[in-house]
Amino acid sequence: MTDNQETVEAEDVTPSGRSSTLPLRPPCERLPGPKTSVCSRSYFVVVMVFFHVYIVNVIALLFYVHYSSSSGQEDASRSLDAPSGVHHQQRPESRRTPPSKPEFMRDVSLTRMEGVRVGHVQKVSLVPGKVHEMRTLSLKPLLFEIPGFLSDDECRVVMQLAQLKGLMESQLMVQEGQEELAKELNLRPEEIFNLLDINQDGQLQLQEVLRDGIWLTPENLREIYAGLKADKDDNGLLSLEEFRLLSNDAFQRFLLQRGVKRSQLVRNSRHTWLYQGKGAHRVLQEIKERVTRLTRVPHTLVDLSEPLQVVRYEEGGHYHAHHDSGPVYPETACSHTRLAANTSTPFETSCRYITVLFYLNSVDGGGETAFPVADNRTYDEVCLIQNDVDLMDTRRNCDKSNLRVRPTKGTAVFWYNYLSDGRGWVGVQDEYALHGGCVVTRGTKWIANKWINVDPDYQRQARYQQLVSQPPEEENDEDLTMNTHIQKPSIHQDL
Ligand SMILES: O=C(O)CCC(=O)C(=O)O
Ligand SMILES: [Fe+2]
Repeated sequence: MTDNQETVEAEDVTPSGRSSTLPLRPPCERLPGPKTSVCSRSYFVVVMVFFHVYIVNVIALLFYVHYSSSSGQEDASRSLDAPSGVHHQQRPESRRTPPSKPEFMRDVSLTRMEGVRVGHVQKVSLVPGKVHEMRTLSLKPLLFEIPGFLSDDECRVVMQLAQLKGLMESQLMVQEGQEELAKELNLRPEEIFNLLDINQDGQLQLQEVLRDGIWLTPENLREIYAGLKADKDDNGLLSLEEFRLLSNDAFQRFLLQRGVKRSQLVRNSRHTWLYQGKGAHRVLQEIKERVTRLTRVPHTLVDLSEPLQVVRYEEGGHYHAHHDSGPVYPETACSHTRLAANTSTPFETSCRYITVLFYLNSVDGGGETAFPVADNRTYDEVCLIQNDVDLMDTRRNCDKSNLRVRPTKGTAVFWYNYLSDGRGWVGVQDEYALHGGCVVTRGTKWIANKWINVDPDYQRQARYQQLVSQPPEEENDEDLTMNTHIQKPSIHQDL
C-alpha cells in the first residue's frame, strides 16, 4: 500500500465511522515534492527515530545521575570485585594536570566505603594474588580492620627504616627548656599572665596554666589547687593579683617538686616521619599505593598528604584520647593547604580526612587502640568525664571504651575523621572518631600512621593543587621535566 492510498483511506471514514460524502481531500496539505505527510511512513519512521533517540537520552541521563550521586559506592564495589593485581581505575580527573579554571576539581568526588553494619566483611583486592578481608568495626566513626595488610617483612622494614632515621620524643616534658627561656626573656608577671590567659578573660583557669601537654586527672587538679595555695578566694580561678603573689616560676617549681613523669603527658611515645615519594624505599612506596587502592582516594591527594609517621611506645607508653584532626570552621586553615590559604586565618588544623593505622608488631600486653564513644547513640562531650571517670584517659579507663582494637602485626585499621558533605566531599568533623592508645603493659608497641589530608574547602584544595603543580619559572629543561609532576612542599621540618 502506498502512502497516498493510506491517506485516502483514512480520509474515507469520518470519526463516527461513517462514510463521508465530502469530496476526497488529502488530510494534510502538502507541499509539492517529497511525501511529508504526518500520516506517511517516512514521517512515522522519523518520529520513531526521534522517539528512540529521546528514550536513549533519558536512559543516559538517568545513568549519569545515578553514577554521579553514588559514584563512591559504585567505584568501591567495582574495585572490590576486581581480580587481584588489577589496579583500581582512577577517575581521569585525579590523574590529569589541573586545568586553570577554579572548578577543575568540581567533578572529583571522594569515594567513601560502605560500612553496611558492624561485623560486615568485604573482600578487597590490594595486592596481586591476594584477597584481603575488610571488616567493619563501627559505623560511627566509619571504621574498618584489614588483617594482613602488611607482610611481616614489610613491618620489619618500616621499623628498621624508622630506627635508621631516628625517633624523637612525641611530646617534650613541659619543664624542658621553658625555665631558661623565661629567665632569658625576663618577663614581668603581667606579661606572663597575658601569655597564659588563652581566652583573655583576665582570669587564669588552672587548665590554662598547666595545659601544656600535661594530662590532669580531677584529683591532680584538686592537688594542685591545694599545693599552690594560690587561689586565695577559692573560686577556682587565678586573678592577676593572685598570680602576682606567686614567684615567676612557682608553677614550674611545683611541677618539678612533684616530678612530672612521662606518664602524666598527653602522649608518651617516640616517632619519626618517612617520606614515601619517588626515590623512597620500595616498601614505603608500595604501602602508599596500597593505601590509595584501599581508600580509593585520588592518587594526587594521597601523594600530597603527610608522610608515613612511625611511632614506638615503650612499656608504660600511652596516648590519651584525641582527634587526629580538628573541626574546620570557615576561618580555619588546613596545614597542608596553607600555601593557598588566606594567611590571616586564626585557626589551623591538619585536615586529616582519613587515618590508616598499621600495627607493626603484636603487643605482649595492653596497647590497644581505644575508641571511647564509637557507635554511641549520641555524642556529648560532658559525658566523657562523669563521676571522676575520664573516658579520654587511656591509662585508667580504656576498659570503659566502647571499642578497643588489639594490636596485631600487619593489621591495618582505617577510619574517617570527617563525615561526608553529601556531595562527595569532606564534611564536618566526626566527633565519634575520638581515639587513643591504651597503656602498653608489657613489651613495646610499634605503629605507623598514614594520614590522608583533604581540605574541606574544596576550592582551597583545588588552588593548592594548582599551586604545587605549577612548574617553577626559570628552570632548566631537566628540572622542568621533573617538575611536570606535582611537587610537595615539605610540611614537616624534620623530614
Ligand atoms: O597508638 C595507638 O593505638 C593510637 C595512635 C594514635 O592515635 C595516633 O598516633 O594518632
Ligand atoms: Fe590518633
